[in-house]
Amino acid sequence: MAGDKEKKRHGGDKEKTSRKKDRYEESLATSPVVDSLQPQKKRKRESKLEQSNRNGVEEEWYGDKEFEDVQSESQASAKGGVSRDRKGQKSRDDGSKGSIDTEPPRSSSRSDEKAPDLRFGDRTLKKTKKRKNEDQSEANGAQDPPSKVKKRKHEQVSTPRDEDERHDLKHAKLLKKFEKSIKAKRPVTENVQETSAFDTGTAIVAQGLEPLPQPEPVAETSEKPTYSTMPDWITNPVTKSPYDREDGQPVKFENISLDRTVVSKLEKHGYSEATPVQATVIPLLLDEQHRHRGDLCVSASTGSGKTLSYVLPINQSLQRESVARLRALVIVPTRELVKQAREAFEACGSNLRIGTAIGSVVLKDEQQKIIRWDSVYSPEKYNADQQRTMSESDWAEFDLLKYRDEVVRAGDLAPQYIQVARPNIDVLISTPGRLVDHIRQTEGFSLRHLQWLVVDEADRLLNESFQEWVSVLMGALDKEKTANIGDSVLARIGRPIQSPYPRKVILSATLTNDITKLNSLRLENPKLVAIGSRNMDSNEERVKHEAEQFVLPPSLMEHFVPVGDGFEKPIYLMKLLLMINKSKWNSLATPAYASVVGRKSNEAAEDSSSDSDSTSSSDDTSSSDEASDSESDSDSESSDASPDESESSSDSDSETSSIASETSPVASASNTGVTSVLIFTKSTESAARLSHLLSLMNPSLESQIGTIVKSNNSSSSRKTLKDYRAGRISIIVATDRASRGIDLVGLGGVINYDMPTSLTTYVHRVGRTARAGKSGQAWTLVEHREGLWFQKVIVKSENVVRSGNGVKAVRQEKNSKAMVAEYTAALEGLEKAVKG
Ligand SMILES: Nc1ncnc2c1ncn2[C@@H]1O[C@H](COP(=O)(O)OP(=O)(O)OP(=O)(O)O)[C@@H](O)[C@H]1O
Repeated sequence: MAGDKEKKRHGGDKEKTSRKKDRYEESLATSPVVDSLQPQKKRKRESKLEQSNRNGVEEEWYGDKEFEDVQSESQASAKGGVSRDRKGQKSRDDGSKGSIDTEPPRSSSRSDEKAPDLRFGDRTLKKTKKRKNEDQSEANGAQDPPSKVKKRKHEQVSTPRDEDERHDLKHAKLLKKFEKSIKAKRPVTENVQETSAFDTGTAIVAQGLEPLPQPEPVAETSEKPTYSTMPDWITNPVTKSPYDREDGQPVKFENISLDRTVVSKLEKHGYSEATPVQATVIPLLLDEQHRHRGDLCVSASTGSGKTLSYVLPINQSLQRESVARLRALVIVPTRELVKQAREAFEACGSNLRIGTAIGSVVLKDEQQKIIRWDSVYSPEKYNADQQRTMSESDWAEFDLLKYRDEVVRAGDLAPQYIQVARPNIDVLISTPGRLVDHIRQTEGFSLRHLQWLVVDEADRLLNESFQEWVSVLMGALDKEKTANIGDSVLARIGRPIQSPYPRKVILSATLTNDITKLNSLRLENPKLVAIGSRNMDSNEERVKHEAEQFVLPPSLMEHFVPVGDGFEKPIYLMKLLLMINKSKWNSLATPAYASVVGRKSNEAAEDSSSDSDSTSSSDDTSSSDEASDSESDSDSESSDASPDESESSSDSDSETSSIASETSPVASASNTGVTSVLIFTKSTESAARLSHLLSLMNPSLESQIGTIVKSNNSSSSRKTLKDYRAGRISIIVATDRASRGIDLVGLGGVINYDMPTSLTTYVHRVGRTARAGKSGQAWTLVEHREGLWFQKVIVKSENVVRSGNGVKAVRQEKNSKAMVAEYTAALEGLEKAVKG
């Protein structure tokens, strides 16, 4: 009886709890707020629900707050809660063993397998569903196995069956709804839950992480600008072909406004016709009729005669006056070019007083040469000087030597006369750094009377700071301009007067079109003369070729020599030297190189027989294929593939292919009589090492080799140039110091032993040959890793205007064992020499 009562009470509690739970589930399933805004709370509720199901014990249900409170309370203290849980757990475990069968049959779990995996928070719902299914099974008691029915009968004693059925039916509907809504959200929640579980083990429902709707991607326009961003004077240059002279006839100097005396002087030097750049520029600077009233920028290939194109107009426009005034300033980057420009003035019989300023000379010595001290009658200044007392700052700057010089000069002065320092030259040719020294430190150095300002190799000078020469020079010119205005009589009577800036002539074979740099020279009404550049008549052309254009001399032949990985580059160089001039250096060939020069020696014969494969292709005409033809294969090779590699992938042993005999460029080089070469290396150290190494590899070459490098002692470079001009040496190893402007008359070939670092450098290096219309050849040794760059930047560049020859490949025989042995011995010798 008491048991029945207990059962009844228990059954009533259960029923009450079950109803509460149903209500809660209903609200949970249908509430979008719970669904979307309170995922954490929802999860807690669900896990609570799950836990209660797992325990098999009907817990009292609370509101959210209450639930949390109770949970924390129970966690903090309630041991009973724990024991109740444990008890509940035990009872479920037992149930699974079959002793108390409160669980639905395992088949329901199989149906769960088929059901979508809701995981984490969703799993709670599955469990809840299971629970409901159990209830449902109970409701359909007839279908249950008898044992279970029996068991349930025992449970149903205290639960009104029809009421349970009603609830179960209701729950089933709600759960179905809820499950639907969960399914709809699954793709997002699943992903996020996976990540969350990985990170923290806690289920997090993604909110607001759905990708935002994106606008349709805007199709990329392939439109190109239809207008040039360059100023009109750059895009509309005066162009003239370097090949076609006016009416096909050469332009005579006498026809371009030059004085007869100058013309005859030039003729004496062998210059009877003007080069295209001279024929264009001289009238623009000199001729009253064609003269351009403004500044001139000149872009013309190396060796085209740019120097005379400014020297002749300056020389003719500045007549020698009784008193020298600095009226022309020529700025060039190196002392060698200072010397060359001076020689050009002398060549045209100039009687102007020419001064030079280069860094290697002591400043004071230079000052004495370019500055003179005049005695000027000036009683006011004389008296002021007499009464002047030395201030503190005067003492701080006091220079005893300067004072001594002043006293010596003053000894000759008549009373009321003072000394005034003035430039004693008409033309100054200077390097930029030394010019800055004179502007800052040389007393009496004045640009007041300057009429011409020439900047040769302008791109180099504008690219490098050289003691901020541009701003110092422009500042000095500004100062003189203001001083002129202040002094002028017109200014004193209130009439504005513009003192003109000097006329500027800016030249280079690789003239920049960087307008900011050019503007730093404050060009006035500039005009560009671009000799040999592509004609840019149409706007389209102008836009297309907005970048600088460098024109290579039309008489230049370019080659490249593949040298594999570069480890044996000196051997390739030695072979090249021997090959390009059979008459000059071949007699000096060591036995190791006998096969190269066509001499037979036992050793060489031995070598060549062992290399018979390599020589078998000696008349392979493809050896002079244009590099440009080979590009198609380059992509299939590694990105560092050299032009040689890309040329013929089947001929992978390119090093073994031999030089073509009569038809090879090398053979033709010997026919054109290349008797002297300039070899470029990347640094002073490399140049010194290479020249030494060549001498060690072949001692008879030693007397033929000189160097031009940057060093504190300029005498070695001077000696090299002197020896070259005297015909004592024929091989010059140099750094890029020699790449700009140097005019080595009769130089037949240039070898880029080390790859130039830019197209500009390449243009200037190879431009040391093929000058003034003479033929010349250039060879570039190309390592595997440099191949692609060489091809892209040098061979295929759109910025280069070539006469159409292209760059041709020169293949060499495989380096023989004897060559390698000789080279190894030379290397050892070099090492000993370096170590001392
Ligand atoms: N009219 C001419 N006829 C024959 N030779 C000339 C003439 N003008 C100049 N030359 C010679 O041409 C060579 C190259 O001249 P120049 O040095 O002026 O060239 P460049 O254009 O300044 O070259 P780079 O850009 O390399 O400095 C010099 O040897 C010079 O003597």
